[in-house]
Amino acid sequence: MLLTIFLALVTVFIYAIIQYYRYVARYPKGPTPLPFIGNHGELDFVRQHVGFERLSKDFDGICTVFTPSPIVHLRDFQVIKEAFIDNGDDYIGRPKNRMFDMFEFAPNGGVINSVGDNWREQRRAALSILRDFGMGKNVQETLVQSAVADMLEHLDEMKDRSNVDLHWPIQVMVVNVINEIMFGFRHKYSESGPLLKFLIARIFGSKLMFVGMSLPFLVDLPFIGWHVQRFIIDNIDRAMLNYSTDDEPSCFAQAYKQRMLTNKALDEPNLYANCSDFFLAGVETTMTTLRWAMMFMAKHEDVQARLRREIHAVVGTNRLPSLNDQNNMPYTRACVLEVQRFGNVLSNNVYRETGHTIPAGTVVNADLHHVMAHDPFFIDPEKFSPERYITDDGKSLRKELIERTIPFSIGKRACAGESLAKVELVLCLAAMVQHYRILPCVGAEIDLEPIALGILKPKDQNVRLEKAF
Ligand code: HEM
Repeated sequence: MLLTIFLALVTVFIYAIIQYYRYVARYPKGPTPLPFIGNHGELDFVRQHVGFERLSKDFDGICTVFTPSPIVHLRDFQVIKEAFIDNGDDYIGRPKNRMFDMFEFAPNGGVINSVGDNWREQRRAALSILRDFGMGKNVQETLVQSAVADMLEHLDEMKDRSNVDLHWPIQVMVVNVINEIMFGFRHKYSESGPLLKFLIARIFGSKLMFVGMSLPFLVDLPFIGWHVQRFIIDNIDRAMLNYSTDDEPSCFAQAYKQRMLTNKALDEPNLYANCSDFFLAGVETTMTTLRWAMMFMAKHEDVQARLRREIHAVVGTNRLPSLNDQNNMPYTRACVLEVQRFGNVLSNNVYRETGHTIPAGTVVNADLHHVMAHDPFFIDPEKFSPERYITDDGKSLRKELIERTIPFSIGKRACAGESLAKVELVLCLAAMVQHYRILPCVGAEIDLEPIALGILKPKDQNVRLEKAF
């Protein structure tokens, strides 16, 4: 009897194993997973891009990692392009991740995590409103310049600049840009209390986020997303104070409210979800990239000196750099590209969900880290070298490298704030280097090893600022 039970169990076990590897065979090849746990034992939960890199190294172009559910990694630029651009419509889904529900005000609401018709409608409406407010154009250039000017004024007022934490001034600058666009007002450095209480940085920078992803029921705990939602609600309430839809809107929230009168797809929960999405997506990424920029400048004083020579020659010191100046500043543009390539803040992109070529519903990830850190077009990719982008005549940028520098991802679902972020990055970096020499504190060395938790961030470390003119 015991023998029969044992043989039956062994048979069921062998059958289950065969079924499991049949299921595995439906996906593109990758490191062999173990039943039930997949490749879990070999993942690196903190430095995810390092774990994926190690697991995928023997598989060119495309590879599946089981976590334990399958994630198909697109690792080669041409493969990503073929999927996200040539077959764009097959890759516009997003897998459901309950952790992100805490930022949403409606099921399938907003832009980042929504899918289907609502995603299309919300993205179209949001981008159209942002274009009306000059996204990527001169109106926003003026706004960014003035937020940068506030930041410089704040730094200028410091009595001692030998040990400065740039994290906070950069955060206020970046928050002020997006805050003014979304809600029509900005924070003063001296009165930034609500920002201090706002927990995005802590949520994105904390292991709690990853605990939440693994244990999604935590999202239902009332206090988890409350701070984020409260912050957005308070800001929208302030934007709507005394606003009537007969008035000309002066910010995103008011414009969205006005469009709700004529577009049925726009409603109150999606207004909140959109404001939450654009605020969250726009702050942490841009701020972290600028923090990396400051660290790279402090570490590579030769790069910084060359950058300053170009800025002082083209812009001088009496006004702030503008977007038009870029035409005459190839090295500045090269520095921004190299900061984004090397900093690689969203190394794992935001996961997509596929339609056909791979089984429907599979999670797909464009491995931005692999392209920007290992594509053979980047010679000596582990070196921080803006020079790589400059053509031999020193005047223009190398198109084939720009094409492969994809921190915003590509295709129909690529970053919706790319043009704004680019304005912020170039104007803030150029203005900082124009005004200050950014140096390590006396006796300290800049440590470029990232803290990797979803977003690759630099370690908190202070710098010494010296006036540059
Ligand atoms: C340096 C700064 C930034 C980086 C590196 C970045 C990167 C990204 C990436 C990689 C994605 C995922 C794209 C995909 O699914 O393939 C994304 C999505 C998105 N980003 Fe950004 N982003 C930045 C700044 C911004 C800013 C300033 C805003 C808002 C004004 C913004 C708004 C969004 C939105 C709304 C989405 C979701 C798009 C969708 O699902 O349709 N981002 N971003």
